[in-house]
Amino acid sequence: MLREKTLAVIGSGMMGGALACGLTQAGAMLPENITLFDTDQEKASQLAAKVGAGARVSDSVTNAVAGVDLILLAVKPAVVSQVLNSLTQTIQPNQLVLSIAAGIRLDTMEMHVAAGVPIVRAMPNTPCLVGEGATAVCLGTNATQDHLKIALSLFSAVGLTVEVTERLMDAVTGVSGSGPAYVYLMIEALTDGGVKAGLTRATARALAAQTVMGSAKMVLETGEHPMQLKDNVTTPGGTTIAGVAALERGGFRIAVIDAVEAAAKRAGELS
Ligand SMILES: NC(=O)C1=CN([C@@H]2O[C@H](COP(=O)(O)OP(=O)(O)OC[C@H]3O[C@@H](n4cnc5c(N)ncnc54)[C@H](O)[C@@H]3O)[C@@H](O)[C@H]2O)C=CC1
Ligand SMILES: O=C(O)[C@@H]1CCC=N1
Repeated sequence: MLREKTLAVIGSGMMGGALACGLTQAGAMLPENITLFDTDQEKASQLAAKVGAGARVSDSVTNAVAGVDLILLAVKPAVVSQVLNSLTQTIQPNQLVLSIAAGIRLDTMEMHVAAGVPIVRAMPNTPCLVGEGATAVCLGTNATQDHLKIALSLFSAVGLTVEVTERLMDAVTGVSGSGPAYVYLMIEALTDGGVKAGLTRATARALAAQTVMGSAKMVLETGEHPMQLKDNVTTPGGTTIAGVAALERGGFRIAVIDAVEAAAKRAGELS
């Protein structure tokens, strides 16, 4: 279904790039069905080369969007309204707008498009680039179950996808939208710990990243509670409980909870 669709990606930055490349790498979309636009044309051209042979670069946002099936807004939240305003006459109700902008509400976006234009708001994350993204979607006033199916098939091609009510989108942003950054801090810190204990940086980084991936897979595939999985690692009087106690002393869990809360709050402020 998705392979026949045409897509305009507005914004060729981190996330527009992760999605466009992730979708073609997964074989979910054809490069020749993807048109890229960025105010920085050089960036769009560089991305087109990564997306694959046949990916197009447009010289204007209007040309990029005219007549395509799907329009992905991957610009910073502060310019979403301005971009939609410039496209009010162009975007038609038979097209679907997908916005990934943090904090920008559906009702705000609906004010800038013509009557009847369907919008889906989504919060993906950068691991979409490698097919392991986590995305939440919610539907605007004019979006139907068919639009939901399209949005789910698009984001599911590059990872896990859930539907939530819009009031939970800021919470999603705090957990999975921003979450990769927290995990990278964890991987970097694990690596530094390994280096401090005598490993080469390359070996420590590989072990740290694989440990994070394997642990996440255990949570997703065994269905066991994370605390049970933690208990399975901690031998009485052993090494792990010594490490866990050090993390607790450092306020690890509350630091992560605070990070999610701060990011969710910031997402709310962006609207
Ligand atoms: N980076 C991330 O992990 C995630 C970002 N998002 C959302 O994705 C959106 C994009 O974020 P990033 O890719 O990180 O930003 P970015 O700064 O890497 O990319 C934004 C791109 O938009 C271009 N741009 C600026 N004004 C434009 C205009 N008027 N028309 C077309 N292109 C224009 C810029 O040149 C830039 O290449 C944001 O709204 C953000 O909230 C959502 C989930 C995760
Ligand atoms: O930091 C940001 O604002 C964006 C939204 C979610 C991840 N990155």
